Amino acid sequence: MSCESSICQVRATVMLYDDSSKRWVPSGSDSPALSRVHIYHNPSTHTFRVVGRKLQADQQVVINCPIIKGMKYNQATPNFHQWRDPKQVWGLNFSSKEDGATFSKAMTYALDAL
Ligand SMILES: CC(=O)N[C@@H](Cc1ccccc1Cl)C(=O)N1CCC[C@]12C=C[C@@H]1CC[C@@H](C(=O)N3CC[C@@H]4C=C[C@H]5[C@H](C)C[C@@H](C(=O)O)N5C(=O)[C@H]43)N1C2=O
Repeated sequence: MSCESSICQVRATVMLYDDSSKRWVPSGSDSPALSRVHIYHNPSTHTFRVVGRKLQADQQVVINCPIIKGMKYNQATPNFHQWRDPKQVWGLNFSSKEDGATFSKAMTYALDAL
């Protein structure tokens, strides 16, 4: 993580949409646990990515997703935002509406800066 800086950190359960079962499943090991989710900015490569780690002891990385120029960020509800990457659909179930607002402000900033 050379010279990357965090432009926001929120708490959310990171979800992935399972097309076959048509259900949202928590990313990482099965228990849908809260994670600390950051948006990191790398000024040298002028890139941004979403990185999330479980709050519990193992700090498992549950999302490490580049923010792609032109990506559509959908605020389905105040607490549940989502976006597509080439392979899958990510969903963040925020622990509060405020965290959702914080994250969407930083995501919008990143998308505007790309
Ligand atoms: C064109 C396009 O890609 N469109 C995407 C959305 C999008 C638009 C534009 C840019 C990018 C993206 Cl990604 C889309 O529509 N997609 C992406 C895959 C799934 C879905 C398709 C259909 C269903 C229908 C309903 C909704 C859904 O899933 N919603 C609604 C809120 C609600 C909130 C929380 C979660 C909760 C964690 C568990 C569960 C629960 O509440 O039990 N749940 C939900 O049910 C959650 N869908 C979708 O989001």
